[in-house]
Amino acid sequence: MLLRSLNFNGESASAPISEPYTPTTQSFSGGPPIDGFYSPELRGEFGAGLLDLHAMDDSELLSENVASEPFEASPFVPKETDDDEDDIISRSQQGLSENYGGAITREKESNTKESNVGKIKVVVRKRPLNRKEISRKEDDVIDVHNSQFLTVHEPKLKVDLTAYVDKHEFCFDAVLDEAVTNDEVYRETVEPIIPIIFQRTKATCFAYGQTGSGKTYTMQPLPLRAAQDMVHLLHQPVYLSQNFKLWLSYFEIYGGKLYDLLSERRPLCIREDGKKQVCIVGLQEFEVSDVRIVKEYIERGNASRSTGSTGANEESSRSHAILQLAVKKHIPVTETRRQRDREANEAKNTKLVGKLSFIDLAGSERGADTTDNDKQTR
Ligand SMILES: Nc1ncnc2c1ncn2[C@@H]1O[C@H](COP(=O)(O)OP(=O)(O)OP(=O)(O)O)[C@@H](O)[C@H]1O
Repeated sequence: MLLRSLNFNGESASAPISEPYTPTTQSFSGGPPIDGFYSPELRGEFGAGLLDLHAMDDSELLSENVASEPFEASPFVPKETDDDEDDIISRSQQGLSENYGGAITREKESNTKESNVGKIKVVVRKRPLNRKEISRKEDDVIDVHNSQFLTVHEPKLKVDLTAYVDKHEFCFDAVLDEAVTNDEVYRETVEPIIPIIFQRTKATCFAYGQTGSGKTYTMQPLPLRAAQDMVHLLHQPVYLSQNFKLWLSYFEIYGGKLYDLLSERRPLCIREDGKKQVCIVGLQEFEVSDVRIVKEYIERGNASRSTGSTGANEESSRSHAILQLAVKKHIPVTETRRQRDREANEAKNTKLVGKLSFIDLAGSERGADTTDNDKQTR
């Protein structure tokens, strides 16, 4: 899912994000042998902290049939005259509580991986003019027409220096105007996918936009709201009986390096395992059963983030921050087993069910916004 913000200068923040560099799977394909990664020594030290970032054995991307329930049909997809269509749309509008009910009774019956295609939902949020823009008497250049369409009015100059306005119409899965609250953003974007996380699925929510466009403002409240709903779901008998637990981790990618935001910015290593899955070695995960604890962890992680100052944002995120909420199934360990064995086997005794990742990308700025960047920011 992409939450994309526009600013009022008519820039759709489409400039490529140049920094920091994010390592790719390919970057490690020629890396060191993976066997040592699973050696007993390493498992002893890092066992509980091993986390695969992009893949997990028993989960899958939102498949078309699962995702079609919580999300309304995308305007980009040609409409099919399907008898069930009304039914699907009305079901999608019934809200979280019923989604939950459905999710519980409808434990993903299919192990079908037949449509293992990721479904993307693009949501645009318009932010209000900020104080600087108001004081400079800048125009509001975005018109939100309805919940899916907006127009950008781009001021331009002809070659003879006559001013004119170029209009660009855009259509998205959803458009939220400046009056919407963070809670409404949550309901439009993340809420519908919570039940699916409990059905062996992983999903990612990220914000994209230039510096100062409101990514952090939009992203920061989402994990806590999601954790609230996930904790609520964990208490449903069906998941209680299966010993499902919620785990949280939070790290950042800054200058091409990874740091654990919940472990005093301890540097982390990224590796690829024998199954070509990306793993983060040493990342601390914490089991969370209470929303207050989740809040504390998030606040602690936020305080450790790398920020700097740009022309468009005094407190600009300079890193990509990734907060993950993982649902795991715990398999009880027999009490007779020795403590040492128990610790070594901790990773084996939990099985990943699903994972929701929130990514707050570092801002990308126009040339004009880089002029008063401080040294750290650059
Ligand atoms: N929808 C909004 N309503 C009110 N204020 C907003 C909104 N969006 C952003 N802001 C304000 O605009 C400023 C910049 O927002 P924010 O830090 O979230 O931008 P950003 O895109 O994360 O920037 P960077 O990429 O530089 O980190 C903040 O002071 C924030 O409070």
